Amino acid sequence: MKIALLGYGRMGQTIEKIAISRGHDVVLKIDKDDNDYDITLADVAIDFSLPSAAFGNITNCLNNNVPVVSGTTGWLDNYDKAVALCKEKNGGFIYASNFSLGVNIFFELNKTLAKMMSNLNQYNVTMEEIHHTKKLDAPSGTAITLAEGVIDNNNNYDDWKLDESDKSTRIPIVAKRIEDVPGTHTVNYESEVDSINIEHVAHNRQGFALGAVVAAEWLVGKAGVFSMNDVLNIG
Ligand SMILES: NC(=O)C1=CN([C@@H]2O[C@H](COP(=O)(O)OP(=O)(O)OC[C@H]3O[C@@H](n4cnc5c(N)ncnc54)[C@H](OP(=O)(O)O)[C@@H]3O)[C@@H](O)[C@H]2O)C=CC1
Ligand SMILES: O=C(O)C1=N[C@H](C(=O)O)C[C@H](O)C1
Repeated sequence: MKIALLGYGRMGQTIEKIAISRGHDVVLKIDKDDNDYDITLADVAIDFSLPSAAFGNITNCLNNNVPVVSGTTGWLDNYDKAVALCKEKNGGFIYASNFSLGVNIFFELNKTLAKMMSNLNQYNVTMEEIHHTKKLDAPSGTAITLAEGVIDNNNNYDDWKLDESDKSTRIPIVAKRIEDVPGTHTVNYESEVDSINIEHVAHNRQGFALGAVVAAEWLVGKAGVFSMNDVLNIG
């Protein structure tokens, strides 16, 4: 498969190694200053760029009939427009806030726990995410997906908020930035008598990168807007 990497930073470079090890060719490596390139050289594009760049990259792919996998976080105000364009062009598109197998299992565990806690008002949920100091967005896309998983499955919550919550129905998410941490997410249920925590700790970026390449392999030849649950057949 010929792959275009839209964003050749920490993730783009990790994805390149995994893509080559799986027999693919990386035909384009695009960064900020690379404005003039032919995306149709690729069978599929993988976008791990910047919140400000992702929507333009995705639009360019869909307008040129190149299926696109995006892992960039912090651009979701434009997600519905990307979905509409994908449908109009009969293209292929997958966004995931987290492509690792472990986090996608963790997302399902979080939803199940949220359902179990729905009638147990003595527990209050909070979330914490820890990432490296270069991360541009907060809270992380993964923390937002976890919060949405609780909101959709637990009657006690209807929104989330970064830092302190001003309302008992809004899940507080604390975002910490510590040198070199690839990504740690914790969901905590606290009562007067005990605590229940579930946690996912990424040891490096390889799980994210492998998931993105697997998603790209799966997407080629398909039309529609998909999620990692479709790729992994879970959920
Ligand atoms: N969904 C998931 O599983 C994961 C998602 N992420 C997300 O992926 C994104 C990238 O993360 P990471 O690799 O760590 O970030 P980096 O900052 O290391 O890489 C981003 C790259 O994008 C480049 N870039 C800037 N503008 C454009 C543009 N218009 N088109 C293409 N590339 C551009 C930057 O180039 P330059 O340096 O020249 O500006 C940089 O090389 C983030 O949003 C992060 O949250 C990260 C890990 C996993
Ligand atoms: O920026 C990162 O590094 C990561 N971003 C994603 C997010 O915002 O959830 C996924 C992962 O946690 C690493």
